[in-house]
Amino acid sequence: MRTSIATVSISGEFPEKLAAIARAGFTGVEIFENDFLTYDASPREVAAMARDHGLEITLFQPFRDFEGMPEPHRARAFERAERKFDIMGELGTDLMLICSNVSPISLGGIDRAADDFRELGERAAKRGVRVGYEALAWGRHVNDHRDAWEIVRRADHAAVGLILDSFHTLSRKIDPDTIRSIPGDRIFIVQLADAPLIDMDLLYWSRHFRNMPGEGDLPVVDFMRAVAATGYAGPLSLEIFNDQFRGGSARALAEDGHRSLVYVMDQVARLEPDIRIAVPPMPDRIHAEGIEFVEFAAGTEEKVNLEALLATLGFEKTARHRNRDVDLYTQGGIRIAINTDSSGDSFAGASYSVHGTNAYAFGMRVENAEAARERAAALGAPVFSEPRQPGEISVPAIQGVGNGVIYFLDDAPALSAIWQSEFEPVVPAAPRGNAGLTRIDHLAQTTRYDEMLTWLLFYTSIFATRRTPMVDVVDPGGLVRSQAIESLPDQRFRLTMNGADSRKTFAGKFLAEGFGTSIQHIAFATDDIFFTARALTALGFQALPISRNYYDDLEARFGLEPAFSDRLRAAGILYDRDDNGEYFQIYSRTFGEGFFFEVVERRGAYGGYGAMNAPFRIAAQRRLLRPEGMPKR
Ligand SMILES: O=C(O)c1ccc(O)c(O)c1
Ligand SMILES: [Mg+2]
Repeated sequence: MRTSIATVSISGEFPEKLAAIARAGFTGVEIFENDFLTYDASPREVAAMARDHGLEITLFQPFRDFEGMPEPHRARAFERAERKFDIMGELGTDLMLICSNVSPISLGGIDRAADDFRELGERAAKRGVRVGYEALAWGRHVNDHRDAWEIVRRADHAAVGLILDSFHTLSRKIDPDTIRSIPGDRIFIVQLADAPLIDMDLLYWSRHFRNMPGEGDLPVVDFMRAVAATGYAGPLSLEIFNDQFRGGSARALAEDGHRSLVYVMDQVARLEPDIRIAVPPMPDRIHAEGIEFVEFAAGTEEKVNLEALLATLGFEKTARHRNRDVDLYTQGGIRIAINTDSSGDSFAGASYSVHGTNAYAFGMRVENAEAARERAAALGAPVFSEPRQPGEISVPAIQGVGNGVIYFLDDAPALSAIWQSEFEPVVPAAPRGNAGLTRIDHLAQTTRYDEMLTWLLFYTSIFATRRTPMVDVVDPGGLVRSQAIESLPDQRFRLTMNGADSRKTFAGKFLAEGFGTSIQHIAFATDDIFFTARALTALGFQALPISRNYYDDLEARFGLEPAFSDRLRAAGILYDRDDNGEYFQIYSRTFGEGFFFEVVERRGAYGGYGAMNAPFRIAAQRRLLRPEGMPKR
């Protein structure tokens, strides 16, 4: 599979871009003319730099306002093209992109444009180069790939071909299946980009909001299926204009880009088995069946506090690791591990020294743990392992958000034995009764807003999941954007990603003070929130105090019976409802630098996460954060 990316797609100076592109695994690069005009190097030097990185220059672009010009502009356009052919010779690339004319003085007419291209094809062939024609979605006369193809067809010259760009086709809602009838060898290169669905001017949308395939809402897979069906076997090139990416990390963007191409092509290859593009084989998207455990790295003093908090949530210490300083706390189907191993060579110890006490790892239940690791690795996720002692089980794992670890567990005896073989049961001194918590409903991970797309792509490309629409959560310190990832078809795995822009928000503060640790809260499920609320009180649990205003508003919003809202208020329960069911939430107070637990009950098929309640939760958490001496309530 030949992969390429336009230099405009990522941040940095020219050398940094090329290094990041090569490092991420691309085989080629599109040179965007402006990128190298503003960089002080000759085309030959740029060619040498690309060669040094092992990168083929797949395309030189863009050449604007060529076809259908009246004289004398027409003659000048040909002269300009000849000058660009000189540069191409020095760059060592044989393909130039010509985008459809946007000039108000350009004359329409399919045959006029075809005649211009035939003549240009003649000139290009003499120079040993080729030209490809791309319909810009906002082109003056040509803004549809079908018209561009008709012009290329009528130009009827071997050095003139078509360039397809998913954004231009899909932004105009042109049926991508119209591509299927184009001969694959007449398509000179394919550019891919996705974008979030926003109703705005096409040019503005294209120049500022494109993102990597799989990060947006356009049917890029359908587009690419149609391209694959033509027999096209050339490079797949990303061309992403995005304001946020221009200031992002070149390395991370290049990695996301490469992952997005591999992910798209994996889907395409499964749906179009006859394609001529060689797609790396890997297991299909992994069904995430739930969260088997969460592990904290902790210092010995904080462990005491965390243990105490877990005890008020009804957890009992039930086992201890045979070789390591790891204790296991359980309730229902939930396992929480606390790792205080501070030896220099343990990852938990290293995580503690960087982030302080934090939930640095979780275990995901899957059908085949080895397949999960294999797919993740094929998509560029870092595989994780650490030295094991004799007799310890090596659990397949990768690293994800905030360098945290994701372990994969399945039912095969080799892995499922881990809790029995590595842990020694501990008999609780005096069993105190649990709180009815059954499983982990979801994890909430916090990240910087500009990393959100990275991590959404990470999860959705490796696992069979969907993204819910993004919601804005208003924090007095700024906006936090939140989006959930849910396993298909059954939502047994749920995770919310929260993107914080500012360290003044509660989430941003957690991120800053935890030096980038990601799991900010763990939500446990109960089947009976009122039973759980009573049990928690008996266990000495202190719920996050929620303002009276909240309950008054709730009553009005949903038309609740006063007796019912009184029950909610007395127990510190938050409430939400959608068309399919109801949602009940209890929050703990915060632990450390903004970590907390949540207990939820979903009734019926409620699908959300109580986003309406988040501002009230944040306000309550902030009140508790006020420095000593300030009024707390
Ligand atoms: O926005 C543009 O002008 C532009 C230029 C070249 C392209 O390939 C493209 O897709 C858009
Ligand atoms: Mg393009």
